Amino acid sequence: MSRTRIKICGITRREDLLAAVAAGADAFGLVFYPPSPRFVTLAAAARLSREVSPFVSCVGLFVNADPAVVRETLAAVPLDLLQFHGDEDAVYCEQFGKPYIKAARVRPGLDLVEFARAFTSARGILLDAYVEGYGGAGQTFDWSLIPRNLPLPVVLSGGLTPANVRDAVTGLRPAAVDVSSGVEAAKGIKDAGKIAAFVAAVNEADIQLNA
Ligand SMILES: O=C(O)c1ccccc1N[C@@H]1O[C@H](COP(=O)(O)O)[C@@H](O)[C@H]1O
Repeated sequence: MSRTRIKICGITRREDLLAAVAAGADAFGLVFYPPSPRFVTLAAAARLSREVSPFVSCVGLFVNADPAVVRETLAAVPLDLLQFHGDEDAVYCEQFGKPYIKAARVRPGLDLVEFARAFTSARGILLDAYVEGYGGAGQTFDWSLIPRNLPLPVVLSGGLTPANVRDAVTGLRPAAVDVSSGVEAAKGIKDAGKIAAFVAAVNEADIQLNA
C-alpha cells in the first residue's frame, strides 16, 4: 500500500510537536524565517528536535537566508531535510550537502516542469500558492495548474485543511502533503484536534486510493 507522507509545519511548542507525532505525522517543520509568526530561535529549535523519535524527520524552512545562517542552524539543530521557500537557485540549495526540497510558488504562467528541471538534485518540489510573504498564508491555488509529468516527487501545500486534504490526495496523488495554517488555533499555535483530523483524512484518502 502506498502512503502519502505528512509534514506538519511551523511547530513552535513541544505539545504541538508531540500531538503531530502522536497523530502519525512523518515530519515536522521548523521555520527559520524571522518575519514569520512561526519563527523559532536556534535554542528552541534544538530543544524541539530532541523531543522526537528517530523516524520522524525534522525539516528546516528557510527563505532567501544568508548561507552562513543556514550553516549556523545546521550546526545547532539536527535537521534531516532543508526546505527552501524563497527565490534560491539550485547552486544555492546544493551548497549545504544536505537533502532538500524546493518550493515553487504557483501562479498562472509559471512553467512548473521547467522549474522542476532546474532542481534535479532536490528530493521533491513543494507546490504552494503564490502569496506575499512567501508562504504560510493558508491560501490554496488552482490545482489544475499542476502538470501530471513533473520530474520530481510533489509535496502539495498551500491552504490544506482537514476538510480539503482528502480530495487533494485522491485527486492529485502527491508524494506528500504539508500543512501549517490549516491545523492551527492561532498563528504558530497548533490545534491537536485539527492535526488528528488532518492525518485521519490523509489516511482515509490513502485507503480509498489503495482499495
Ligand atoms: O509557515 C510560515 O510562516 C512560512 C513562512 C514563509 C514561507 C513558508 C512558510 N510556510 C510554508 O508555507 C506553506 C503553506 O502553508 P499553509 O498551510 O498554507 O499555512 C507550507 O509549505 C509551509 O511549510
